[in-house]
Amino acid sequence: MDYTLAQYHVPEFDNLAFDGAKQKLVDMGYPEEVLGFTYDPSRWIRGLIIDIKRGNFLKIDKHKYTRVAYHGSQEMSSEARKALYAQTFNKKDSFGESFYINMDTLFQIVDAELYSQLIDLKDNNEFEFLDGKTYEEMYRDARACVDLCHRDGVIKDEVARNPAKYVVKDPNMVPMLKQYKEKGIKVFLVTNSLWTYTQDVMSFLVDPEDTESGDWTDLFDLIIVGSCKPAFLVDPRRDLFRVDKASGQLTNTDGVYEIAALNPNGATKFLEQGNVFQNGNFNQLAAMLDLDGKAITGEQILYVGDHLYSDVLRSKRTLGWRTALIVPELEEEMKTSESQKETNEEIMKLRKLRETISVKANALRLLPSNQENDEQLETLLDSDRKIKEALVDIVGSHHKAYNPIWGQLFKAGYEDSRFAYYTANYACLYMTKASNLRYVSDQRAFRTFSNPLPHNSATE
Ligand SMILES: Nc1nc2c(ncn2[C@@H]2O[C@H](COP(=O)(O)O)[C@@H](O)[C@H]2O)c(=O)[nH]1
Ligand SMILES: [Mg+2]
Repeated sequence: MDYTLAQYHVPEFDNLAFDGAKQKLVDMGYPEEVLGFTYDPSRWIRGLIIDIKRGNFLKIDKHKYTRVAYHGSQEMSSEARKALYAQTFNKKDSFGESFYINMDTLFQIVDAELYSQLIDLKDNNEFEFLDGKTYEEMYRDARACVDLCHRDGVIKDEVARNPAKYVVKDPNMVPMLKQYKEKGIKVFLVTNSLWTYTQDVMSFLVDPEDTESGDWTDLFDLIIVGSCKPAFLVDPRRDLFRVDKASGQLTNTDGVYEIAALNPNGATKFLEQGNVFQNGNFNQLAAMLDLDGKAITGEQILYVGDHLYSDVLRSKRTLGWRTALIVPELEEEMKTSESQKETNEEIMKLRKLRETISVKANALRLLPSNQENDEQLETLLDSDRKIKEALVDIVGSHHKAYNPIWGQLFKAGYEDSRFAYYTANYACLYMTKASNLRYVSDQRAFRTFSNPLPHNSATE
C-alpha cells in the first residue's frame, strides 16, 4: 500500500518521522542542537548505499564501482573515494557486509538526511556525547528513533487525524482496481501496515460512493496487513490470522490446511468468512487466490510494489512472480531527460569523437615510429585532451541537472546505476504510479528489446 497505492505529500509526511526522531535522539542524550536540523529531501535519491561504519554515502554503478561519495554533507575527494572503495581485485568490498545499508525505499530518505546531519554535527563540533559515539552507533540510534516513530503513533496518529495533508489522492486508482476486478482478475493487497493504519489510509483514498457497500475492502478479493515483507515472501512457516474489520481483533486460522479441509471450493468458503488477514506467507496467499480450484503459478501473479528489495527482488527471485516497481521519481527524471536531450546528444557526439581518435591513434601506434607518424599521433592526442576537458564540464552540468549531488537515478557515470541494475533485473515493469495500470488491459503483452552489446555497434 505505502508508496504504491498511497503516495505521500513530501516534505509534510517525512517531517513527521524527521521531527519525531530528532526529539527522540535528544531524549536519548543527543545535543539539543539536533532539534535545529531541518529536512531537505532534495539532497537524496533512492539506490544509494550508506557505509555506516565510516559515515559515508555512496552512489555505485552496476559493477559496484563507487562513482560519487559523500562523508556527511561533504563530498569526498576522488583520492579518498578510490582509496576506500575503488576496485582492487579480490579486496573490493562487496557491499554485502552489515555496515552497508541499501536505500531501497523512499522511507529511508529520512534516515539519510538525519544521519548526514548527525555526522556533520559530530565532525564540526566538540560534544562529549558525540565524541563517545561511533558513526555506526549514531546510525543505529537514528534508525531506532525513526523506526519508533513508525510504531508509536508519531506518524500514524497524525496521518489518521489529517489524511488530506499527508496522503495524495489519485483519481485513477479506484478505476484501475475496478477494471481488473471486473475482468475477473483476483486483486489482492499485501502491506506491512497494520489494519488500523491501512483502514485510515485506504478509506481516505477510496470514497464511500466508489463501492456498492461503501467499504473500500470490496475492491480487493483479499487483504493481508502486517505482512512483514520480505519474511512473508520467503518464510512458509508464518501463521495466518483473520482480522475482524470492525474491532481489529485477530483470530487464528489454519491457513492452507483449513482451505484444504473446506474443499471443494475451500478458498471461496474460507474468504466468505472474512477477507482481511494479518501475517501469513506466500503459500497461504496462493491457496486463497486459488478460487477456481486451479493451482496458481508465480508467473500468473503480478505483484506491484515500491520497495526495491522487499517487494520486487524477493518476490521475483524467490517466487518467480511477475513484478512491477513503482518509481515516482521517474516523472521528474524523464522531464529532466527531455530538457537535457541536446546536452546528452552533445556528450554522445564527443564520446564518439574520442572513440574515433582512439582507433586512429591505435593504428598510428602500430606503424613504425617516424616524424610524420609521431606528429600525427601528438595532434590526435592533443585533440583528445581538449575533448576530455570539454566533457568534464558538460557532463558535470548534465549530472547536476538531475540531482545536484547524485545526478541521475538510473545512471552512475556512463553506466547503469545500482538502482537501474536492480530495476532492470527484477522488475518486469516499472512505472511512476500504480494507477498507470488503468491504461493497460489484462491482455496487453510487454516485450523486451535486447540491450545492445559493444559488438552490436560494429554491425549497425
Ligand atoms: N517499524 C517500521 N515501520 C516502517 C519503517 N519504514 C516504513 N515502515 C512502515 O512499513 C509500512 C509499509 O508498508 P507497505 O504497504 O509498503 O508494505 C508502513 O506502515 C510504514 O509506516 C520503519 O523504519 N520501521
Ligand atoms: Mg510500500
